[in-house]
Amino acid sequence: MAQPTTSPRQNTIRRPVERNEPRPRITTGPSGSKPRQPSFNWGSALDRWLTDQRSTLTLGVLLMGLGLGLLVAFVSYLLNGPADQSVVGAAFTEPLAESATETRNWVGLVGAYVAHVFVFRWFGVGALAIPIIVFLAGFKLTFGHEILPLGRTTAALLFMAVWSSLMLGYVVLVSKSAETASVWCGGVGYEMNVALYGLFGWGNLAFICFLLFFFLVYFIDVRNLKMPDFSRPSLPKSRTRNENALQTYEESELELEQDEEDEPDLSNKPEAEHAQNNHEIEPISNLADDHVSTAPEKTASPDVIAQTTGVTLTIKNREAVADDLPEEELSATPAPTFEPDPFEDDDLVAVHGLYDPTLDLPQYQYPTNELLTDYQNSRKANVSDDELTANKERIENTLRNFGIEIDSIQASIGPTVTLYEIVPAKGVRISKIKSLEDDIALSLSALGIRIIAPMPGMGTIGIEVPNKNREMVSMRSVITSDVFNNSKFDLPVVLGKTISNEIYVADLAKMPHLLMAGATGQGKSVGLNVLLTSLIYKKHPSQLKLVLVDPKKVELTLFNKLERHFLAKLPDSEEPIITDTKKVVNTLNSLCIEMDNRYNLLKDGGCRNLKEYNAKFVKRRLNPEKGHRFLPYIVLIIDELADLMMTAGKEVEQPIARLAQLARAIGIHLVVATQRPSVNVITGLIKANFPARLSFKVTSKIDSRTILDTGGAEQLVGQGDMLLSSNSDIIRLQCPFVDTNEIEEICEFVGNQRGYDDAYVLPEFVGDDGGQNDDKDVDLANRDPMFDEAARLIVIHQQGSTSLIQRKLKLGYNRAGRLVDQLEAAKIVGPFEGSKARDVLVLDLQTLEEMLKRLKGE
Ligand SMILES: Nc1ncnc2c1ncn2[C@@H]1O[C@H](COP(=O)(O)OP(=O)(O)OP(=O)(O)O)[C@@H](O)[C@H]1O
Repeated sequence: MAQPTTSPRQNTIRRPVERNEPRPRITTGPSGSKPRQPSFNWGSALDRWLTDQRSTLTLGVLLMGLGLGLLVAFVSYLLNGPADQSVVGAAFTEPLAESATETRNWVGLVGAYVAHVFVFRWFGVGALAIPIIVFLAGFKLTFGHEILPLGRTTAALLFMAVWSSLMLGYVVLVSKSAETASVWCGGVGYEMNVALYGLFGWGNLAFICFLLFFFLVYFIDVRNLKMPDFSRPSLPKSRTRNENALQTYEESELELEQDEEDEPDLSNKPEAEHAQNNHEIEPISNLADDHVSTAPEKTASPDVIAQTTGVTLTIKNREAVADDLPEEELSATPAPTFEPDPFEDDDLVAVHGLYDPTLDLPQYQYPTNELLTDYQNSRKANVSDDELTANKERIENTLRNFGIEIDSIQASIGPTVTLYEIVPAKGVRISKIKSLEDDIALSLSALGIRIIAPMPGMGTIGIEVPNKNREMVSMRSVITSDVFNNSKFDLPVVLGKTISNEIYVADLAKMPHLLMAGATGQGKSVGLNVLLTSLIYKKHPSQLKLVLVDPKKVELTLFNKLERHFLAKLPDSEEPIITDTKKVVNTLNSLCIEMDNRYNLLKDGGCRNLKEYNAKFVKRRLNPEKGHRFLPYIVLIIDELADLMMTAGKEVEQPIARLAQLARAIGIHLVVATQRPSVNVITGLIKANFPARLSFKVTSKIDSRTILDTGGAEQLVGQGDMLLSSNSDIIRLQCPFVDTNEIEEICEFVGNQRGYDDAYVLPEFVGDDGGQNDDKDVDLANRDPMFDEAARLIVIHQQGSTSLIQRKLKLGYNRAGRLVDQLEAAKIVGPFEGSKARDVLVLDLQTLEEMLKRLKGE
């Protein structure tokens, strides 16, 4: 593909590396573990039907009813056996109505017939196992949890059905009571004993007993039975209700794991494997990895699972981990304890296996690739050789006109722009080329020329020229890519394609927060949707919660459907997507409380960050009774910061800055977008705490400097063309495109599945006005005794602030707040206005004294 040139200076134009051009269309599941079917199939339709909450409820209730019906029929048959046997026998020769009236079975002729098959022909009394299994399965489908571990109970009951049939068959045979008692052992047990008796005689009994022994050895797994070890404290004998609940909870998890192994799973396999993969525990040293890389990542080391190794690693890497507890928290962090906690018992993992949070919603299916539109053939970057040569010559000529000689040019065609890399002749100053940026752009008569002088890490200068026909990077093409599928990042987000057509995946967890800017219509909303889609495709609802703030009230509404899967909200709020400024302030403060709570949990657990903490919880080394729980990542998305900063200023700025400063270690990550990257929106405080920044096209160089600390974003060409600044590197990327109807389909797919009962509830926060101002019912007849003094204070200072009252009158916050409410009701101060102090409506003391007299009725 190399383009030979005739230039005496051996200028060459080279075609881009083709490795990422149209990939073989093998679509893979989110985990990349198994190939997916490329188009609609009945299997997935059935899967979808089975995971629909309505279907599972219907099926569950049906199975429970069937189980009870069978149980009644079997018991009835065992009691009325001989009478019904003849009825069943005659049912095929005599009129049905007649047989039906004669049957003694409590579930009629059908009950008698089914019971006849299961009880008489097959397992005898052991057949009772069948209705119990059916009932348990129905219960699990209906209520989403188990009264008894389903997989193990099924295995045990089926074994007992066969074994009891054999054992009773033996007794019936040797006691020669087949005439009267064969209903108790069923046909299977009796016939097998007849066959075996001829071979082994009395040895039959030994064989049957050995079967039981064999089953118990494997079923109980005798390797886990240890002699009591008196050197370590054991769990207290009498268990509290909580402990019982905990035990049941763990058993049910263990059982669900068994289910996946034992039974054909309703959820499709790739996703199930995916869930498992998420629990591979990466060596802690991985935490210090660069947050952006498309290089193959390290895989989990099984060694880390070992409890002792885990502790060693934790300590060894104490200094190495960058995203840890801040210093002041650190000093308060107790060193990991080595005293055995009763809960820290190896046996818990040996017996119950690792804790798997995805079993909260075991049948959850990750969204499929088919939900995304296949734009494969629509738009491809198409840069002709003529265009390349023409641009190259123009660059050369322009530079020559300004007295700059070059040694060589190479071109790489990206999805949106082509990068011409220039090696200048010896002695040419780079700043000279940079200063000619506008002139070169003019001569190439294209918008969006960006000059990178020098190219980082190379002795060349880059000139990016937009392609006449640009490529649209579809969401589907990046979601199905190996880079994304095989990514082991904690919060992988696929941000687009680089200039060399490589798919760029970043780890939001390591960014650890992202500031996004872009003038209206340049692709910001699409960018946010891409980010959310990436996370939803990779994360199970138990591992990720989203807090969505949308002051514009339109952009994120589609995600409403994810309420019971991925969204988090304040306890009292109805809408999971936050649009009201006052609620935003409360939510941000609530997240600060969640952050503090999480720090406390981490300290208590002797862990330095969320990953360590969750790894420890997964290994069942943190006691849920002490408040420990699996902590999902929380991603806060704010769609328009400008609106919030205008209405609530500091009240929004401070919690955002606090979260951005401290929340990285405890798994809360912020993505904040704005149309107006001006300094009063992206303040120094916010900017300082957002090391990763992304800019779509902005309207001026000043805006570009505000967001990226350098120009360039004003030169972008729109439609998802963007610059990402992280670790002081700037990369140009083409954002993938995802349409609203694709988002709608994804949200519908997820939303229609069984979810949690409600959104993830954030801690309660009662703020400055605690939302009370809206509907407060202030009774001025019952004024606070300090009312007059507070009113005078406010009027003297002409400042309607709660903290003034608190300070000067030495009152608590709540009382001062109530006083301000009363002052508002008396029209002495105006209503709450975000960060601003309230207006004082009374201008002098004389007017105030008259008002106070009136209030007292004088
Ligand atoms: N990555 C992309 N690839 C192709 N086209 C895109 C891309 N992103 C955006 N566009 C086009 O640009 C249009 C505007 O994008 P978008 O709605 O994201 O802008 P915005 O910056 O959010 O605007 P606003 O701030 O007014 O909501 C889209 O409808 C789409 O046609």
